[in-house]
Amino acid sequence: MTSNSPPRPSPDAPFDIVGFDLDGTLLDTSGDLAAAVNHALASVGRAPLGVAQVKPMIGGGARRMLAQGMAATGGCDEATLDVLHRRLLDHYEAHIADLTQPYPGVLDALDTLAAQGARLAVVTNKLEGLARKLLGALDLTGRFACIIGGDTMGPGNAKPSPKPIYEMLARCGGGTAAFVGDSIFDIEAGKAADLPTIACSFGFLMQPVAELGADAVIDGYDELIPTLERLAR
Ligand SMILES: O=C(O)COP(=O)(O)O
Ligand SMILES: [Mg+2]
Repeated sequence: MTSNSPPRPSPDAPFDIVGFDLDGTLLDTSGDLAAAVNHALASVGRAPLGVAQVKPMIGGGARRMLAQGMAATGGCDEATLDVLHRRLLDHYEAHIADLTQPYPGVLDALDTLAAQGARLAVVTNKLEGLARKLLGALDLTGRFACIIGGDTMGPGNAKPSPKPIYEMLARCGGGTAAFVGDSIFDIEAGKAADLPTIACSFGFLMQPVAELGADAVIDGYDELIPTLERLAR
């Protein structure tokens, strides 16, 4: 091993690399994302959506979320969607961590995995710049060996493509890995990259968690490490 090789895990780490989705998995971003959707909707005279209505629209990027919000309130053409998407992103960037918090137990679980020697990564469908800004605002950036966004691998290469997952494995220096997420895109991307997958029942869930096809489901972060240990056996 050369002096600039990545740190090797201690024998305690269930996987060398643990990858996480961001929205609905590490962070409850639903309040700030719903506010950004509603800002865009209000600008064209649409009624606001409740946070519970917006949650299942999250996970495939902001444009898809907004398209669903517009569809739910009367429809939208592509040119209007382009304008409103920019408006949504500007509002979101200005209010990126007003309401957003890590889910209970996230920090303890990340601390434990890091102390065991695992390398931690974020693979989100958020634009990479916004993911970095949000993680920075919450003082979480330093916990992750890499942060990969929906635009990092270029157009058409966001989750459910396995490409951002392969990129995570490469940037983390390779090794055994598992992926944790809350949407079908996370589970499909993880499976396509041949990783064990864990679904978060507390996430934004586009469909019932049991239908995601994950290898395991956690109901809270106290279950993460025992679940990783079970999957690693
Ligand atoms: O849809 C988004 O903008 C991001 O969602 P993700 O972090 O759950 O991939
Ligand atoms: Mg998500």
